[in-house]
Amino acid sequence: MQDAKLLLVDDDPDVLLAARLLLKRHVGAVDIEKNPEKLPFLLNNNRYDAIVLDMNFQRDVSSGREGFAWLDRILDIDPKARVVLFTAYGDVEMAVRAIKAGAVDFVLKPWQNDKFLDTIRGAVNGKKEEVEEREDSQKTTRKKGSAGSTTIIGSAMRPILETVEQVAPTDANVLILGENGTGKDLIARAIHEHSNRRDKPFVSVDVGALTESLFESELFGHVKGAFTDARDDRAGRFEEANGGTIFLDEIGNLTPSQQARLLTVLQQRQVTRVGSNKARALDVRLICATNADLAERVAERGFRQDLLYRINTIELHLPPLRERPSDIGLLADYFLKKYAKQYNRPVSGLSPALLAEMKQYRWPGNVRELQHAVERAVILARPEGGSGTLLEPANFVFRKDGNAASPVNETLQLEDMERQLIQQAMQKHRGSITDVARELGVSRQALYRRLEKFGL
Ligand SMILES: Nc1ncnc2c1ncn2[C@@H]1O[C@H](COP(=O)(O)OP(=O)(O)OP(=O)(O)O)[C@@H](O)[C@H]1O
Repeated sequence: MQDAKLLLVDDDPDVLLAARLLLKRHVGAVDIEKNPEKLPFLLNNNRYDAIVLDMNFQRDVSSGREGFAWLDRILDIDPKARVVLFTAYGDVEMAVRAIKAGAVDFVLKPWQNDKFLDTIRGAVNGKKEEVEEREDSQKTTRKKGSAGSTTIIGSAMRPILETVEQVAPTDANVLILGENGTGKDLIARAIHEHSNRRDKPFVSVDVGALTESLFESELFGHVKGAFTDARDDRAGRFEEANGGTIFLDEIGNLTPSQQARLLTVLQQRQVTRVGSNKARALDVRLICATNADLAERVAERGFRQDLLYRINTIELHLPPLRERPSDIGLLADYFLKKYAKQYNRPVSGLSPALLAEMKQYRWPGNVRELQHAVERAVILARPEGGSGTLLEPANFVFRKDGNAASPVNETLQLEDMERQLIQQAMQKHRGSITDVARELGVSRQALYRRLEKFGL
């Protein structure tokens, strides 16, 4: 590292001095700066191989907000800058967020000298590799990857993908059912990409999140003056999707009047903007998704049967991850490679012990939870002896707060476990039925029934 140049930014002069003392023995030049306001000037007048930036400046002691703002600023000035963050308070969550925001690594204060040096070495070497890569790529024309196409992993997904390929070219309405995080959005996009509409818009709307008053204008548009905030004519999401596909997510959450409005539009195949009386013809492929049991909702009269029949010409059921244990290893491996590359971490695989634990875990958040857990473990993994590291159970936090499922305890009966899960989620979300239902991947009605059953 003797030819490298570093910049250290921290408002604590003692930290700056101690870090400089350590680094000067190994690095060619070390600049120090107390005031982050000087960053733009320093970056415009120097070429640094790495910048070590504190996350917690005195004005805003522990939230790291100021550190994130400076990180953004540095990356605006030099998108290739290699920023290593100092994070204190043992806050690894902040470190994970920082790396997602574009830092290359982090050092926890108080630091251990050898780890600090390793981190700086990694950052500086990464910079060199990047420069070499850039020079190489100037000599050769880079091959374009199949950008934008969705990768769907898992042997249990194969029959679903076969159906996707069969139904995609037809204009049949598709209803995708599955718990949160099972891949409904991914499958909806895959249907669109395999359809003849692939060059036309794919418009995704979380209808469950639309308030009663926004629902109509968002979906069907409005004309100027239709209501107080309607300052201009605006097309709705259906019109935006014309010629292509509209994906209505969380369809199970629609109120009766929203269901009625939607049904009319689907029956007539035309929309009328709020405040207008001119109907516009629609040519839209409809895909809907929900984590609710719609048949059950129909039986309870919470969802219109005629609307269900209109949207479920083809029904796809995505199984929860715990019911496809063979996919857990495949998905974990896929995300591990993806994030190891993205964050430049020398992680080569999962240890057999970790894989066994992962297969026991219930994954209430399904693939999304697995993806985030692997991403976090990769970011936090520390190389052992420089070679590729295997992730171990110790690297893995299933749910940091421990409120959701912990790995399955075989002695627990299924019902006990269900009760425990619901109790934990209720505590975590302070009794919010919507949030708990979402986390556990059940409809609100199903959650109410279980609360009653368990006397919670
Ligand atoms: N089979 C799979 N292969 C690769 N990635 C997957 C797979 N299934 C899901 N994912 C990833 O998991 C995450 C969650 O998937 P997605 O958003 O499609 O789930 P969802 O069922 O629509 O969730 P929600 O009900 O919360 O809207 C996404 O990042 C998606 O890319």
